[in-house]
Amino acid sequence: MKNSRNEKRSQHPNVETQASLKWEKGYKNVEVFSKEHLAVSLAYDVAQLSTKFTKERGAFTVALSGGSLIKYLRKLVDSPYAETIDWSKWHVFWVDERVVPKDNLESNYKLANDGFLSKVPIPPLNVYSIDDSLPPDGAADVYETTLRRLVTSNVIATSTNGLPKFDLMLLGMGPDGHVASLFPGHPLLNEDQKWISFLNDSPKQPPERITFTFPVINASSNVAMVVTREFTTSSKDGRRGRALEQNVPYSSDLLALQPSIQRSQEQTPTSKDLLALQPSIQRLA
Ligand SMILES: O=C1O[C@H](COP(=O)(O)O)[C@@H](O)[C@H](O)[C@H]1O
Repeated sequence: MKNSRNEKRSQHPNVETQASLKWEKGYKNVEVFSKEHLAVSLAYDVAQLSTKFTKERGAFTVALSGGSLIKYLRKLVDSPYAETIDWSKWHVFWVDERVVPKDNLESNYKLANDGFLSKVPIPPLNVYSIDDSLPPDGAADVYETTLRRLVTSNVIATSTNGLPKFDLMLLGMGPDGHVASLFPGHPLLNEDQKWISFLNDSPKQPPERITFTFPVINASSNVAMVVTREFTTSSKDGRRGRALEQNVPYSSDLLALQPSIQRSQEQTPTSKDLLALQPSIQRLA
């Protein structure tokens, strides 16, 4: 069955060519969808990337967020993608994880497993969840060691500056503007040595988490930032004026960015771009 995005595309003779060029040439784009169309479009784009990287590299490395993102992956587990994607080539990671047992309702692994991973035949050994028996610092170290091993064995590609280069990173954005577990104003925003860091003081529960750092997020080949929510900051509290003075997009600007930004290395946003998407951040860029 064709999805509505494909139906729309089929009305335009060159559109499939354009769609594949999109991933070849690299671009940075904002697309706005209804929530239903977002799931359809996201599945289409993820499937395209899966095909491209599986063909080029023999592997497809995807880093997932938790939160609302997972429900927008729902079309990927349906026909035609359930049958056409080569799931055996997928390697799945988490851009951030709450340091809780894997069966805890707060676990990003549990969320992804229940809503997505358990429904597709990705080899269990290709699913890299955290060691939930360790405290945050240990879990972060072990996760970074795992990434380093996979970079060495070329399962994960490497950027020119030696960072892991994930084929696709799927980011959400919290109500305060956080991405991964990088929260506005938190010192971890400045971490530029570690690939994976940890925090014990997340403003959002639970407090103990590990997270990819900005250099790793920015090194990835493609990022889809899936933003579908309202933000807690509002024009009533006067922050909009301050945000505009600082050239920082505010919540209403972010709403206009719904829901996906895709890009590749040729137009790589820097951490400054991502920081600019965090509405209430107080930081000298
Ligand atoms: O705590 C987290 O929140 C963000 C955003 O989640 P959402 O439910 O507001 O979309 C998520 O991206 C992150 O992975 C998660 O740990």
